[in-house]
Amino acid sequence: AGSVGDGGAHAEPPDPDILEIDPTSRYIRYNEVLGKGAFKTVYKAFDEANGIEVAWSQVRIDEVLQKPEDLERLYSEVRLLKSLKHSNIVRFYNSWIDDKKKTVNIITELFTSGSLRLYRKKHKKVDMKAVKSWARQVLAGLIYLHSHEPPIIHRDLKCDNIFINGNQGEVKIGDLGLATVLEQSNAKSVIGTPEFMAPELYDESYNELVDIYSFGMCMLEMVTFEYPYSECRNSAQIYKKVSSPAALSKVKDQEMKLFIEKCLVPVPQRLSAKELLMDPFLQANA
Ligand SMILES: COc1ccc(OC)c2[nH]c(=O)c(CCNC(=O)c3ccccc3I)cc12
Repeated sequence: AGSVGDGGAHAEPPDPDILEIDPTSRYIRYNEVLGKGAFKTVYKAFDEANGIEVAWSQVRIDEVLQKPEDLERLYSEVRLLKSLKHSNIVRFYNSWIDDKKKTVNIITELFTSGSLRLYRKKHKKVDMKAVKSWARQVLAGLIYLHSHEPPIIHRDLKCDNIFINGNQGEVKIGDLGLATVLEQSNAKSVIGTPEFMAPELYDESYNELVDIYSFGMCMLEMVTFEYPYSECRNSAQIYKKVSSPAALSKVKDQEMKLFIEKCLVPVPQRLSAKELLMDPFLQANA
């Protein structure tokens, strides 16, 4: 390192087109583990080029990506993720494969308050006003992803990978592309988390509306504090009950319950992120 940055007053994010030659010399990873996900360990790190603190996620890839086209697909995925810029999408700065440790390293925007699930556990009581604000922000992020050509489908939206900036209350969708990265490296693993997965994801013919179903399950968890389908023990039981989780009966606010149900209906009736954002339930502030 030792190189003096551009000295500009603002921290300009790195040029998305330059695939870093050796990104490791640019980022300094601290040993402090911020948190762990199913396949990832997240550390705090420092980007010497921009002088900003970032999140460094290490994702284990069981087998090295076999075929060169897997690698090519991964790099084109990284280029796409780097180009995503929206206030409700976690910024993706850089990513590279560490062949020795068989890990994919991902540098992204840092959230020290962690995921919405952690935050919700910490702040048990919030007004419906706050929950509505979170819902509006997640939908804004989904509108941005789904309005790409072709639509960018998250496929694994859940409260673990929605992040919140505690002091501003900004909510952003994270873990983007992780599903694709994992799909490439652990070909056998079916994408997604059963408790949040839309039924049509199982039969492979699906569209971006799978994210709306998952969004509904996220809202359900936000208001009931229950991990969805907690009454089930395996994904087969979940699949049988999908679209009518027991927790729905625990939603006290009838308007919220109706709103959530709009997200869980079969695809032909399911609303888009844009239509949901215009729903009177979210237009009203109270
Ligand atoms: C389990 O994950 C955590 C636990 C605790 C955290 O902070 C206390 C985290 N903070 C973060 O900024 C992050 C963000 C990590 N970045 C991502 O998830 C991400 C975003 C976009 C694209 C790809 C990814 I791997 C995670 C985190």
